Amino acid sequence: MGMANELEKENAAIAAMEYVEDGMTIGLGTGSTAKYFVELLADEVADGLVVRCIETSEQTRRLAESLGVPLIPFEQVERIHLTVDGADEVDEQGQLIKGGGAALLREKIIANASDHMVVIADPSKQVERLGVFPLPVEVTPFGYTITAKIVYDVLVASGIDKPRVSLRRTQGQELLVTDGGNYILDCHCERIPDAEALAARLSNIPGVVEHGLFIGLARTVIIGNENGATVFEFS
Ligand SMILES: O=C(CO)[C@H](O)[C@H](O)COP(=O)(O)O
Repeated sequence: MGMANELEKENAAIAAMEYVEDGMTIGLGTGSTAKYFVELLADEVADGLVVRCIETSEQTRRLAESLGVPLIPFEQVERIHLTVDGADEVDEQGQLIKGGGAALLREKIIANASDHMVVIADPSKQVERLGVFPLPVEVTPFGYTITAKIVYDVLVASGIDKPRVSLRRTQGQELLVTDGGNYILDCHCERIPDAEALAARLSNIPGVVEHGLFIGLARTVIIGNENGATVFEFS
């Protein structure tokens, strides 16, 4: 990841600030691109902008707290006007793969509960078809080996050629445990023929808590470049 890439991420976040209005409740995404947005928001808060935010991960909670961005407990949120988050892959229909940072469950709950989800990304995230980035599937620890086998069968039944399902580990090789206390299966697909159909099938498996396919959730996708950003709107 060079400097150019960082500039592209930052420019996407700058463009997302256009959607922020005084008085909003805002969902804060997770990851290195979303971090730029939280930092920009913090600058505006310091200058008097009034917003209330809800974080999609413990990592983002710590970041927001350290920068003085006001957070409110999710239980107190009645409406989320805007959520700005990154993505691991974005296709031409605005369908996403998310969860590279293991925060997909809270990210999806918050994106789904938001009036407007804005995705910010650099051009390396744009794909014609989803699937090169391994699809994260969050599963309950109980029965995860059986769930992994069923996930594999569902991938094959969904037209994925020779998928590989691996249990995510930390850099120290321990099993990764999500903020929700679950495990992540990374599904190496290479090519997902029908993301919407696969999403529905994965959601039907007992033991699957959530998966990283975000279908029909992103209304705006902002791709940063070195000079600015390109905005794509989806209905
Ligand atoms: O889905 C995510 C975390 O679960 C992130 O949005 C995704 O991994 C992109 O991260 P980055 O902006 O660092 O590339």
